[in-house]
Amino acid sequence: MKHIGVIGGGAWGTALAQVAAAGGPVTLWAREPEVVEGINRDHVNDAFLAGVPLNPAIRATGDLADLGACDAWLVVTPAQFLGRILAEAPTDAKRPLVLCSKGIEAGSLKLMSEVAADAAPGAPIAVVSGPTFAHEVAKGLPTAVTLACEDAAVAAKLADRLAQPTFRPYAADDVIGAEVGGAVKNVLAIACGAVVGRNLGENAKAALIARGFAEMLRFGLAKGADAATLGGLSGLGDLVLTCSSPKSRNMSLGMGLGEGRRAADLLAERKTVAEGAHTAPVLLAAARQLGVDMPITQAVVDLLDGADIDRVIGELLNRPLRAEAV
Ligand SMILES: NC(=O)c1ccc[n+]([C@@H]2O[C@H](COP(=O)([O-])OP(=O)(O)OC[C@H]3O[C@@H](n4cnc5c(N)ncnc54)[C@H](O)[C@@H]3O)[C@@H](O)[C@H]2O)c1
Ligand SMILES: O=P(O)(O)OC[C@H](O)CO
Repeated sequence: MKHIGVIGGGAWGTALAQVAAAGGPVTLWAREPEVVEGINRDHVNDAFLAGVPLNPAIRATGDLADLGACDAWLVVTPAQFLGRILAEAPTDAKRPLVLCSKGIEAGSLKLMSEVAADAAPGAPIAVVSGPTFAHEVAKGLPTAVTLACEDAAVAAKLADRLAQPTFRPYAADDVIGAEVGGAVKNVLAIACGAVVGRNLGENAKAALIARGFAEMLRFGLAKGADAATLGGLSGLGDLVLTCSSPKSRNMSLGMGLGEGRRAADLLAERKTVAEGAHTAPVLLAAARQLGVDMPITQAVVDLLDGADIDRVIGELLNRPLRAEAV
């Protein structure tokens, strides 16, 4: 496994290209011609990853057909576009697709692995997910991720190809667990941001993270995930990161909501993706279908729909008392 294709030239696709380029050839597909030109000519992605010099060996293209000779593809589009872009990508049933987007598809309620299986029938599917702010990874600051694939040999080959001294993949076989963690933590980070933006204090933030993790567990277990995966890098690890810093697009969106600003205005100001805003209503619909109670997710959906912040907080705190068990 030598030549890596990266599908998506946002912050995370570019950061992953930087990681992969340290170990061999990389071709990155980006939607925006200016991103392709910036990477090829100046070795920067000013649109989505400003301030990080990129490895000059990364070759960018605007034509998905140029990724046809790659040995594996990292798929890093926003979750809602993954199916459409994969349908046009030169994938086949032999070479792995490594899904790096975090979300659930609207309408179908499918996880990214289910969307990818429809678009590329038979292709080995892996997931890379964990605490990974793109800027930090691209600058070579250390982190560790879950690399999940049902085929242990494929997971080991991918881990070998992507591992770097500051990027440490841990192999796993629980694809669903790795996906659920990444999708759900974005929604919980919006809730956490709202707590911070409303100045509700550190205790409230910690309580929200713990009860949010209970929601992640409930939903994940109902989807067939392993609890150990949800308690690992792609679940709890990423939840802690994303609820810790306004560098998170999801947490900063929540902070704006906590300050009483309208979701529509906050989202209109952004060029970058806050996946939790797209995932929240889809996650709630998927949870209802499974009969899983997700009050924090419900609160995020209400806030995104324009509900009054103090009313939403009051409703969350005044639900009937219950046992702590998941
Ligand atoms: N940025 C991070 O730190 C980070 C880390 C881990 C995972 N992720 C995940 O990676 C995925 C991509 O996020 P990102 O941060 O790289 O994106 P980004 O916010 O940096 O960039 C936005 C991306 O959306 C694409 N886009 C916009 N409109 C589109 C359309 N109509 N069709 C197709 N693509 C369109 C742009 O081309 C660009 O690649 C998300 O699921 C995100 O949750 C991001
Ligand atoms: O900036 P966010 O909230 O999209 O989070 C980025 C990554 O998912 C963190 O692992």
